[in-house]
Amino acid sequence: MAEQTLTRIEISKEYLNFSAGHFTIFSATERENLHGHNFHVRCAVTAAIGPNGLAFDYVDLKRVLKALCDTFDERLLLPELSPFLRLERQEGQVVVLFAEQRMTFLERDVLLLPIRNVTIEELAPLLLARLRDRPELAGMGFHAIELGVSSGAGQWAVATWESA
Ligand SMILES: Nc1nc2c(c(=O)[nH]1)N=C([C@H](O)[C@H](O)COP(=O)(O)OP(=O)(O)OP(=O)(O)O)CN2
Repeated sequence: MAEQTLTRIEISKEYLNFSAGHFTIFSATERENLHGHNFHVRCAVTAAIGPNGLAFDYVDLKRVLKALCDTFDERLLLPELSPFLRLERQEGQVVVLFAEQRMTFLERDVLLLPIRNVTIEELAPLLLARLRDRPELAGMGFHAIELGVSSGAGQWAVATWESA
């Protein structure tokens, strides 16, 4: 098999962001107040450079990353797998029970996520898994993917995947 030259293409665009509400849960009784961030997403893909000097069209990757960001934008993000939170859907509303507190939101304003806490270290692997599930990127022969999520300048969590 001809020797492959690998490259690592990094995508870090200002428009790869989503504005979302959340609160970080620290224990069964301690959490932050509800607030929001402008979260940012960045991605790096390792792939082989083809015979015509192209690894893959990174425009396809940027489109998928933007679409993923858009699904989280302008929502209150709630963790479905938190050991300390109970979520109930009632007549078009989502009821959030934490310790002795009860919060109610309209379903249209919230996004329930299969994670344990709305932290950057939980959001990064979730977004990476959803990126890998996207059919637009199937068959692109990626060797590795790194996906970072930031809740503010200078603080990132990065999730990684490598092909077997
Ligand atoms: N390990 C983690 N710790 C914390 C997370 C997290 O995702 N993972 N998140 C938070 C909260 O989101 C908190 O609201 C972050 O606040 P802060 O760091 O102050 O965000 P800023 O962008 O305002 O940062 P500045 O340094 O103040 O500019 C807490 N912990």
